[in-house]
Amino acid sequence: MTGTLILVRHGQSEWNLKNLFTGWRNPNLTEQGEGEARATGKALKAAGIVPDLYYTSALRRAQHTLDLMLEEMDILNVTITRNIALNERDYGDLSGLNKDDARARWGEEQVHVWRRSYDVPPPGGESLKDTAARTLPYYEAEILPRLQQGKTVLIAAHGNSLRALVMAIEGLTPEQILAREIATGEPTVYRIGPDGKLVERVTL
Ligand SMILES: O=C(O)[C@@H](CO)OP(=O)(O)O
Repeated sequence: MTGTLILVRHGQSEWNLKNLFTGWRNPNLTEQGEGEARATGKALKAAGIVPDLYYTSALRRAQHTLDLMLEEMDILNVTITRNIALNERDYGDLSGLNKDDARARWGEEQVHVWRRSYDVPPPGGESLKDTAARTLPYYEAEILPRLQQGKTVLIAAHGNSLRALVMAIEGLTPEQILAREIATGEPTVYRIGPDGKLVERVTL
């Protein structure tokens, strides 16, 4: 029996729209972002997916995304596990800065390195490697055993915490994962075998 894992990036946030580094800050979803979350909920419902377990981060935009999805899926009686391990990469001193202003100040290349290198952290913040170092142990301890038992698990989280998971699940190199952009509201669905390994990626 295979387990099913659904990864969803939160819908567009106010700071995605304003092009600001967000990290652990707490902007709300935009109207578009709420629509994306609802559309994802509808798509899961249409695909007949009813998760057994629900996980999200300790940040508002991911929690709100999950709430809106549940509303569309007509799922009312659930326990939601919220954990800081699933939070976005902490952007440190860049948090709240406009990405174009940062490029003007530090140069295109340096900002790209902070955003999309594997192990160079932005000042005061986390690299993707640092993010993976908290996200993966949590996944392996709390979520993977449930998938191995054949459960269906929904995770609503963030661009970079999901990158860390996708990298491990698909066995990608740092170069490959950094080239992968996960769109807001986009679901990624995997079947995971009893041995914890990826069986297939499913398109809804
Ligand atoms: O600002 C952020 O927290 C993230 C996700 O929106 O940005 P980036 O894509 O630059 O890693």
